Amino acid sequence: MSHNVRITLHPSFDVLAATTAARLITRLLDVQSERGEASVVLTGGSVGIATLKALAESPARLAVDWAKVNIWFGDERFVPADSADRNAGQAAGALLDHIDVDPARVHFMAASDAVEDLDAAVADYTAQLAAAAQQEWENDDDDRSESAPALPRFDVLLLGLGPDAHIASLFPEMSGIRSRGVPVVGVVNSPKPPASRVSLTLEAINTAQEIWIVAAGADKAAAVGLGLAGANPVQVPASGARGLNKTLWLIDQEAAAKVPEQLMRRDT
Ligand SMILES: O=C1O[C@H](COP(=O)(O)O)[C@@H](O)[C@H](O)[C@H]1O
Repeated sequence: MSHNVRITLHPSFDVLAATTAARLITRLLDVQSERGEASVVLTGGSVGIATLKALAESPARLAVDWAKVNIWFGDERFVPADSADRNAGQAAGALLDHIDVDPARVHFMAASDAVEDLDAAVADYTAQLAAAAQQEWENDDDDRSESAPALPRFDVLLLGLGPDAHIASLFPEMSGIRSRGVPVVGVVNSPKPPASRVSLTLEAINTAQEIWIVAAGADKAAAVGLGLAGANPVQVPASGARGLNKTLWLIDQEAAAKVPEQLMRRDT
């Protein structure tokens, strides 16, 4: 296991969600004190949305200047805007509707009734990312590179984990996990419904400063074990997630059941 990969064990789903929320508040505060603004990439899924709910319920949330937090999504289900399946709607209900975000800094992936087709949703998010990257590059006096990167800075990128080890909407053996040279892909025939989705690619995910993989429950144990053991990312997408500075696996006891003993290290 690489030196910047850490596993942190939690006794239960609820404790995992609460401590991940607290950890996120602290990280956003630290980044804001260094740079003025911070950015986070949200995930859907069970722990991801429970974490946002815990964050909304924490009094400490008020310490963050939410108007200066850039919010992105790692993936989205390509369904109508009012569908309960949308990660965006779930994130709004859990957190975004309860904090003072700047709407211009909240970057949703397009709903299926807002664009012509899946390709248009991919193009739209690619353009949103590029525009933010261009803006950051223009504002950064230290960056002397000749052209802006395709992606803005991601300070923390949250990833849920499927029982099949999928992250975002990158599923084992499908074209999305093999994509190279693009930041966003469309997914059709997703093995987990809904079938059509939009996702950041592994290359885009791995530009994040810190990646936090959150997983709870016995049904995630095999995926966690294989992901940490360094399996091929095409078969085990979670295995390929690596933050530039840090990769945290934030898991509960049940999800940790198949992690080899020598990889465990409690550092909460
Ligand atoms: O469909 C998705 O699933 C994963 C994991 O969800 P979980 O409910 O099994 O925790 C999630 O990370 C992803 O964002 C979502 O679109």
